[in-house]
Amino acid sequence: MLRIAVPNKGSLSEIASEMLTEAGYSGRRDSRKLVHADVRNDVEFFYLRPRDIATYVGSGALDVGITGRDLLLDSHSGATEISALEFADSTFRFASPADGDVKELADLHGKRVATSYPQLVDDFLQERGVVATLVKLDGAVESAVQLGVADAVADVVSTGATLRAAGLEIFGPVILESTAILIGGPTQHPGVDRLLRRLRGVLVARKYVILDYDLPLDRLDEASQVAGGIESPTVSPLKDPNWVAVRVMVSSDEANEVMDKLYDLGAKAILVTAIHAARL
Ligand SMILES: Nc1ncnc2c1ncn2[C@@H]1O[C@H](COP(=O)(O)OP(=O)(O)OP(=O)(O)O)[C@@H](O)[C@H]1O
Ligand SMILES: O=P(O)(O)OC[C@H]1O[C@H](OP(=O)(O)OP(=O)(O)O)[C@H](O)[C@@H]1O
Ligand SMILES: [Mg+2]
Repeated sequence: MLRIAVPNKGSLSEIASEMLTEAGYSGRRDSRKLVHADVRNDVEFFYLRPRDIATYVGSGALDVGITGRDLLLDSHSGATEISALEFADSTFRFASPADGDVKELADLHGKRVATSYPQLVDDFLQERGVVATLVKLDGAVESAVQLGVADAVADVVSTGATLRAAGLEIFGPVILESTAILIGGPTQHPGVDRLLRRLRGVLVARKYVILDYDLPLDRLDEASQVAGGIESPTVSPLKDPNWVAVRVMVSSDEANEVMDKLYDLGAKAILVTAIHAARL
């Protein structure tokens, strides 16, 4: 049985559980349950704090887990990234008061930096030869400067709204581009490939739609230039020999633009359908 660590709280938990459901796994029904076996799919889910997941996977106690890249690097657990999962994107940045004297990385020399990710920040500063004092906080790090326990912070930034509300401004280089990831441990369980294929299927299903349309046969080459599909478009005959029916996968972001172009080429009855699951 493949043993999978899933975040039980925070920014990752809801989407991670949704992805697993879309990938065909059964999840826990009671949010107080910490373990759930999906016997049919031969997997067992362990609902854990996002910060602890790399520790369990790195030690080999669990086979794989869903966590954040920032949490993995901060853990020094020996777990490794298997694949990005394309949600919970953020950057990890330094920030300081807009009107203060800490404006660039070198200004951090001898200063206090508050963070919930001390290992990640320490590694970054050491590599660049900056000696600062790290102040470890559990969360709400943005308040540390105002409350006088630090001169700057290093934290997760998504929209930047939390920083702005605390009167802070980003400075210095990007510490890390983070995202939700699947991580693995010292030995690769044979069931990991199937899990990964299913999760990638969910990502494809979210990213693409199916376009169906009717087209005059003599415009087929031009239409294939507009939307070529994964391999090549599926083309079926219509009763009228001058027309064909075409089916193609396109990126959902581009669907409307592609529909406009196909319409201009003379396509009719252009339909968009969502994909529920996929294996490419
Ligand atoms: N606002 C956000 N946007 C995108 N990703 C985020 C955001 N906040 C946190 N994350 C990411 O989510 C992961 C877990 O962080 P999260 O804040 O959910 O955990 P936590 O701080 O331990 O929990 P909590 O905030 O509930 O106490 C990290 O990888 C982090 O980068
Ligand atoms: O750039 P923003 O869109 O404002 O998001 C970033 C904020 O989100 C997270 O906070 P969270 O809600 O997890 O609280 P925490 O700081 O207590 O972990 C993170 O720690 C930042 O504070
Ligand atoms: Mg948080």
